[in-house]
Amino acid sequence: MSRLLDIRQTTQEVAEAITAALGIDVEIIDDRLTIIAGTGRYKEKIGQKEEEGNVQSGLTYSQVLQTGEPYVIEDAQNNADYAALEAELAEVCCPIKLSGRVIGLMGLVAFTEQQRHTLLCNRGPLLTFLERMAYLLASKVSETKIATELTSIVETIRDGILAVDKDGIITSCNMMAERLIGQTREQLIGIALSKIWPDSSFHEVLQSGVGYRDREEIHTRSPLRRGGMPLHFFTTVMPINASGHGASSADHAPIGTVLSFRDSADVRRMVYDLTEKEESSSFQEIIGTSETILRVKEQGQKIALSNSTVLITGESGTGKSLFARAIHHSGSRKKRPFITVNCGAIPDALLESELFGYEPGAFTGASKNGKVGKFELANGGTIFLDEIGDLSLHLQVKLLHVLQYREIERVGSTRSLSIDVRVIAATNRDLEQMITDGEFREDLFFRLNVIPLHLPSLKERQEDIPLLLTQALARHARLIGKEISGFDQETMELLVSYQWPGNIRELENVVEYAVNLATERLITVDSIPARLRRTHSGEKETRKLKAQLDVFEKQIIERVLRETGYSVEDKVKAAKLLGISESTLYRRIRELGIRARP
Ligand SMILES: Nc1ncnc2c1ncn2[C@@H]1O[C@H](COP(=O)(O)OP(=O)(O)OP(=O)(O)O)[C@@H](O)[C@H]1O
Repeated sequence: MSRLLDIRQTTQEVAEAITAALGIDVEIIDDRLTIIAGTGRYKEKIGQKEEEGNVQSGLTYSQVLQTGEPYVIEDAQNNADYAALEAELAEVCCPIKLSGRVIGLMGLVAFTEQQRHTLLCNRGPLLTFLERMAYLLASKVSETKIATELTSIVETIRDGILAVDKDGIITSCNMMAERLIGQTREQLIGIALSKIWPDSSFHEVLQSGVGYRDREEIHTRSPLRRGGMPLHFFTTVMPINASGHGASSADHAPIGTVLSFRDSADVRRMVYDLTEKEESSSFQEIIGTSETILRVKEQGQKIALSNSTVLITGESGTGKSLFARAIHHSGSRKKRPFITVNCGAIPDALLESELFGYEPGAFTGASKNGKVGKFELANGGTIFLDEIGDLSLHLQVKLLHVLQYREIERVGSTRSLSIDVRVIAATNRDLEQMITDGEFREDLFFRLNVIPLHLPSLKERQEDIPLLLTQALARHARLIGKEISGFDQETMELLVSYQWPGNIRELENVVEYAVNLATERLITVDSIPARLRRTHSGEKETRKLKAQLDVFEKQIIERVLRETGYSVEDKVKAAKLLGISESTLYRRIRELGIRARP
């Protein structure tokens, strides 16, 4: 779009001012030869292309647009280079330039001898006058362009922006401010900011001239709270000084302030996206086709649909974290944060502030900006409290409060913040035994155990081991870039019969180890950690000894039966001689395949 068109109104005013001063018709034309403004006989041609009205003049104007040089036609009717319209006697044309580029021109045309006289007698001062007018128009275009660009920047910014004058009255705002505050521009402009944000410190900046950045402001007293929830923003306030610079000046009080603010939930989401994001996971990734694991997966899928607290129990490495993530990512909160806190890995003294956050300067060494806790970060989503059995009794009380009242209190604060967080806790410890031993609060246990989910150990679902082994092998072989097709029979038997005290985590580690060591396409026992091989050969030895004892036992029973005979009474005697009960004798005869008759 032509730039002169943006300031059509001003252009017309300038044309009319020139005509009023000189009594000569004026046309103002943009760089596409469209008449933007005009007086006298040009007024009705506004909006038309110059070529349509005056081909010759159009061509001449085109030259001015190209060269940027003004020209004067003294005798239009007798100028060979200028085919004037019948009535044109003289013309002065001056370019309008912005940053060295011609964006249009002004043409003054004399149709009477008197007008021609005015044009030609004042040629010098007239051209200077026209150049000034052209400069004015160009400045206006430039201003309008900057203002339009600034407005669109301010409107597209993701922060709310408010400008406030020295009396604390809102003078302008952007679209985001309307959205975050929940009021329209018309409602906001003209009111005192302290009316809607009584808890803000912006007035300090008006007095001191010193701004502040990213300060957390919670407007508990704001009349615009939504559903009783305080407005919660991270706000930057900068002074506006008369010089137009934002920096403070000791000599002059600010003439106003600019506030930019962001919703705390957006800040939390951004921090989460940048730092905390966990890999997502779904129930499809949970491997296993045994009835046991299929039942637990089905249970997990149902749990995902609710918002209730879940307590996942199971031995170490059975997939408690995996299930917690799958529950979160299959539920309605999947687009919101999933925050994990390992209660066993953080010293008790730090865990409280990690979970609940702290106020600025709450304790020695605390950051002066305070800190947002994991519960706040998880707001709207899920918090996964792993190793919950390791939580100290002191923090158990605090967690119980959160679960009961759905609100948290930062360390060093007396203010409660409402939160909407789904809690999933997990432990491999026996919480009921811990309750008996006075190590875990019974009331907290009941609050956590709303939906219990127990994960089976690997030895309870031995039939899943081959599948887990094969999938882990494929993954690690791909990662390392080795071509390994499987396990040889002996190794597979060894791995399936192993007890896996560390469950799937141990299984994955063993496979990773084996893939690293393997030199053949099939994994052999040589690539299996020595402790597994030892356990296996120990089991083999045990089996050998048992077999020898069976042979020996069979020989003794057969000898005694040959001596006593095979009738019912004889077997009573034989049991007595052998020092075992009659039922044991009958069972061993059956198990060892001993002849029961002569
Ligand atoms: N059913 C499964 N299918 C595939 N991988 C699994 C399965 N269960 C667990 N895993 C994998 O085993 C490893 C251990 O799982 P996870 O950390 O979830 O166990 P955990 O019970 O939380 O352990 P801990 O009690 O020690 O914290 C992870 O790498 C996980 O991806």
